[in-house]
Amino acid sequence: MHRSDSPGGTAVPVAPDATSDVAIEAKSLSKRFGDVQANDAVSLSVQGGTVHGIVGENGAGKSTLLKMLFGFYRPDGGTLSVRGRPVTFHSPADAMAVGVGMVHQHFMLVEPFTVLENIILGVEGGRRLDRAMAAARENLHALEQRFGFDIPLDVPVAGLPVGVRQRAEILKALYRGADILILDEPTAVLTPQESDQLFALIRELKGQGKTVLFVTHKLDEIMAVTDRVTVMRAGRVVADLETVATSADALAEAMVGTRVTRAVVADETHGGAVRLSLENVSCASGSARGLHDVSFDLHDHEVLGIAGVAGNGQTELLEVITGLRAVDQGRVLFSDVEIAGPSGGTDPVALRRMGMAHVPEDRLKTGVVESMTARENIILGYQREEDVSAGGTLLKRGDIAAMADRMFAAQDVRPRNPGLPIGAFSGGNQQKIVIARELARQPALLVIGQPTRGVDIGAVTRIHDQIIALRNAGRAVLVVSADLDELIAISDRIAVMAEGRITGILPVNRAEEKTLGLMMAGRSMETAL
Ligand SMILES: Nc1ncnc2c1ncn2[C@@H]1O[C@H](COP(=O)(O)OP(=O)(O)OP(=O)(O)O)[C@@H](O)[C@H]1O
Repeated sequence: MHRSDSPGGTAVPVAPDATSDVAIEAKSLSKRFGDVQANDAVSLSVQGGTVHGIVGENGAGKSTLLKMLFGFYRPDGGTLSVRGRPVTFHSPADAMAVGVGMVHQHFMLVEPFTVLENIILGVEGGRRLDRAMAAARENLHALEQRFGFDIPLDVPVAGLPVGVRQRAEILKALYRGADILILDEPTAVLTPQESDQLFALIRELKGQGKTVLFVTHKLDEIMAVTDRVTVMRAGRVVADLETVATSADALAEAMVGTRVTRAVVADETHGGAVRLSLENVSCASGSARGLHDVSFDLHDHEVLGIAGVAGNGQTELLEVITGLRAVDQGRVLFSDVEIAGPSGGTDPVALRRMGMAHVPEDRLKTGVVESMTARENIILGYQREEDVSAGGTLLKRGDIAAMADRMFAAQDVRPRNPGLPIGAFSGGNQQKIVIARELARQPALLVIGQPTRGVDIGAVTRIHDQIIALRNAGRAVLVVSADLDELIAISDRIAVMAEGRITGILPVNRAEEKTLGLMMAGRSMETAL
């Protein structure tokens, strides 16, 4: 059998019985960045036609391993083989040439181009473009039929939801002949529904002999779709198990070395004075839905969770509250002061001064400046405050360094070196740094989007503990999350959004997942309960 879905690259023979073969094997791979041994003699063997999961704490070395398997990084030592043949990858093109494809955490698609243009980009060969396009379209339709895809090929990528973009990336890898598909935290950016669709596709790929290797922090996902799982800790493989022979609890323990337990529970106090109030707020939002007539109060000593399928107004809600988006109708009050209304609003710097902290949903876009060090990033937005600068101009470098050391210890950021550029930290560790910055000043109101996206279970517990501790200290917290389990774990009340409106607000003891799911689909609270 030969790969038939490769458009032009070298056809690589696939072993007749793919399920009994090792698709990709790493032996003793090592990779060091400065002082950090990101991978230390890592060995991994992935059977053909199986789904293999990789789990581990933030910074354990998972992304580094995947990037070596895909030719993005050259290992310092160790060997790699694909279907039993030794390979040395000098670039991702070498990996693709032997049927290894990868979908990164941050998609690599060119936004103004259509899906079709993105897919053929770089592989058109010497043919005339119109013929290449027509041939590609035919090939893609065949692939779509075979694997049950349904992607609009002629729509610019910029207008597509995240889940569809991800499927476009997978289709692109398949079109380029991938037999072994590597996915780096594929569900981190997906809604629960999109994750289910992805798992259906992964099962389909496996059913047709493809091999899938993926990283996740969600152990339920490992239990649901993988055949085998490898656990990494501090750059090494600490366990390699058949999924049926393990459990989510056992994996959690293997990852962190000790059992993960919650330290902080919400006290019995229910709410205090109104800290934040939205009164009939509406705003338009380009092609997105915007907000329609949104009203609620958030009290001191309360965590209000906002649930909803991504794209139903949650992002606009965060922006309106934090001074990043104008309000067309209605008004927003913070500590009894009007901070947004049709006649204008308070800017984010002034809001910080008033005691509002903001952890944005997309930390890379708006939470950090990648080229700056972690130490510089922890004063971003606060650089004129007295504790970090004299007279708002001269930075107090010694105090900032001490503050950074304290924050790194409190959040267990690894590596423990605030002098590194923020881009040198793994995704989960970047999130810990942003959260440390925003919590450092004990804000009166914390507004936080996707608090634990991409962070490992140890850090999830720590972040949840900190949110509840802030609430127990009498502060108000607004949390937007795509993860219902998370909202149920930390909220006092949960508001559900659908199509830019609030469909209902429930106390957490009445907020069952099924009820929330129905309300997220637009059902009113009365009919959903
Ligand atoms: N380009 C780089 N430069 C410097 N250090 C790096 C670089 N890439 C990774 N590291 C370091 O190597 C270690 C492993 O990082 P890696 O991204 O592989 O972890 P991870 O397990 O994927 O983490 P996460 O779950 O948070 O994404 C970390 O300590 C990280 O700071």
